[in-house]
Amino acid sequence: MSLALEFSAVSKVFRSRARSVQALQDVSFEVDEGEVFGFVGPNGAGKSTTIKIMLDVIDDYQGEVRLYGLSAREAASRKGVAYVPESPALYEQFTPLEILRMALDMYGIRRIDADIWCRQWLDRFSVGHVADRRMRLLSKGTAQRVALAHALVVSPRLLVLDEPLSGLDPVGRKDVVDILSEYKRDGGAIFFTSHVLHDVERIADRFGFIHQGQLITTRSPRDLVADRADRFIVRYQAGEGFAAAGEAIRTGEFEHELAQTELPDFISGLNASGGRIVTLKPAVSLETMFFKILAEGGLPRPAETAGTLRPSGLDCG
Ligand SMILES: Nc1ncnc2c1ncn2[C@@H]1O[C@H](COP(=O)(O)OP(=O)(O)OP(=O)(O)O)[C@@H](O)[C@H]1O
Repeated sequence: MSLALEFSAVSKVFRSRARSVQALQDVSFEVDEGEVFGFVGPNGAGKSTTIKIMLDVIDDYQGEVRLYGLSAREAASRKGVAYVPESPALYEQFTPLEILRMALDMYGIRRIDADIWCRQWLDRFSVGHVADRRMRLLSKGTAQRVALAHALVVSPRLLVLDEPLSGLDPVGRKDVVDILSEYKRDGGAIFFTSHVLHDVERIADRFGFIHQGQLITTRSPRDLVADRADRFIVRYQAGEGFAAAGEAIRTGEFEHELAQTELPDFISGLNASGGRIVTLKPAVSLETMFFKILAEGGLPRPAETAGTLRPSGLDCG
C-alpha cells in the first residue's frame, strides 16, 4: 500500500522578538492510503501547526513532508486533498449549492449532473433544504455540515479535518461519523485532529498522541480496547418507563457507557421495558489512554500545563 501522508523529522519553531515557541519537535508519522489517522492532543499541542504544514500554509520548518509521494512544498501534492477547518469560513453571500458547484470547478471536475450531485451531497448532510439560502443566514452547525459536504463533493482521496465534530449536536455527530465511515469504506484516507473525545474514536485505524509538540506514540484502537476490556458502549432504544441514561442519539435512542458488571442488570431492565439493544461494543477512551501514556513517559498532565483535554457529552471516565 502506498502512503497518503508522510511526516519525517518535522520541527517548527515560531520566533518573535519576545520569545520562541517550539510548536513541533522531530515529528514523524505516516498515513497509508485508505487509512483513518486521528491526531489527538490538548490545546496548544501542535495539531493545527501540523495541518498548516501539510497544506503549505506554513513553509518555514525543518524536516520533510510528503503527500502521495510529492513534497508538500509542491502544489501538485494536494491534488485530490480536501480540507475542512474547525471554523469554516465559506462565502457568506453565496448559497450552499453555489459553494459546492465552485468546489467542483476549482478541482476541475466536470459533471453533466453537477447540480443533482451537489444537492445529493447536501442531502447526505441533511442540509438539502437550505441549498438555495445564503450562507450568512445559516447556523454554525448547518454551516459546518455544508463545509463537510463541500469537502466530500469533490471525491477527495485524502480528507484533512480539523476538529470535525466540534459545533455539531449529537445527531449531527452521528450523521457525520456515519458518512465518514462510508467514505473510509470506499477507500478514502482521513487525517483528523481532535481534542473532543469519543465520537471520532470509532472511525480511526490509528491515533497519534501529541503533547507539547512531540508525538508521544501512535496506537491502534485494538490497543485501546485491550486497555479498557471491562467497559462497553451500549446504544439502545428505551422501552416504556425505562429510565434512559446517557446521550440521546435520536428520538427514543440513547447511548451510554457501562462497566461489564453493570450489563446484566441493564439488559434485563431494558428487556422488561420492551426496549432493545441496537449496538454493543467495547469502549475505548482516548482520554484514559492519553493520561496513561503521559504518566508512563513521566510527562505532566495537560491540566498542569497550558492545555486541557476535554471529553465530549458522554463521560468516558
Ligand atoms: N503564529 C504563531 N506564532 C507564535 N506561536 C504560535 C503560532 N501558532 C501557534 N503557535 C504556538 O504553537 C503551539 C502549537 O499551536 P497549535 O495551534 O498548533 O496547537 P493545537 O494543538 O492546534 O491547539 P488547539 O487545540 O488549541 O487548536 C502553541 O504553543 C501555540 O501558542
